[in-house]
Amino acid sequence: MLNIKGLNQYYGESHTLWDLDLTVAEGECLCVMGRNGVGKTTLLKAIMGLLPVASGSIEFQGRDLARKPAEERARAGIGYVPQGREIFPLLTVEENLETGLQARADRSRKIPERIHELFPVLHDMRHRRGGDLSGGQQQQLAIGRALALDPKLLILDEPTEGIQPNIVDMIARVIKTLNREEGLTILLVEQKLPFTRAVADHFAILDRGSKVAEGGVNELDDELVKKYLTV
Ligand SMILES: Nc1ncnc2c1ncn2[C@@H]1O[C@H](COP(=O)(O)OP(=O)(O)OP(=O)(O)O)[C@@H](O)[C@H]1O
Repeated sequence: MLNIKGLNQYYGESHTLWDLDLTVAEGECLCVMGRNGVGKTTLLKAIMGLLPVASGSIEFQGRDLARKPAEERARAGIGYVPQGREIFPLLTVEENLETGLQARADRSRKIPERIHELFPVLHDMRHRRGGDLSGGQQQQLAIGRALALDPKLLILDEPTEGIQPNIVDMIARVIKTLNREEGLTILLVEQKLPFTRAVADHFAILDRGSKVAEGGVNELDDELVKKYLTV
């Protein structure tokens, strides 16, 4: 479904992603891991078109999007939950969800009922401003907004960062339901091992902008964890 080949990215003179190859198969949940600063967020932003790349291809459903604008990538069916959530603090919950509708291929202007079934708090708080929500509620809103475009691929950047444990469990359940029962393909960046083991079926580890390991989550052993993930 998503096929990245030979991706190179620079911040000025600083070479951040090095000849990166990554494949996300249809229906899988792939977790990208690695220590702070290895390039995980940069990779997701490059996929979304929020950062230019120097070379390489980003093929999504057979179409190279590497030089297409961000809007076109969203319209192709890629939903994105950014690190830090980036919800609009002055817009209401409902208005935040509506911003996700803009990239829908079918141009529907109605927030899908499914989002409120998955996250009832977003219905209860629909007239409240985004900025008044707790961190966990904002994370649910950010996921809901990404789902509003009816994505074929959902990308999440550290969805558990700064979130209380009961909401982390709930987000894990939602990701599993979307992936395993509804067949949504998922690519996420996550540092918390128990969360990764609970939701993902495959992993890829980055180190200094290169992919250094990949496999099924059951192959994520202590040696890899010690070498590439513990600080
Ligand atoms: N806007 C920027 N300008 C210059 N350098 C940047 C910029 N954003 C990130 N970097 C650098 O690029 C490297 C990769 O950063 P990135 O945020 O992709 O890493 P990460 O693996 O997502 O880390 P974290 O887990 O801390 O979010 C780091 O060395 C970072 O300092």
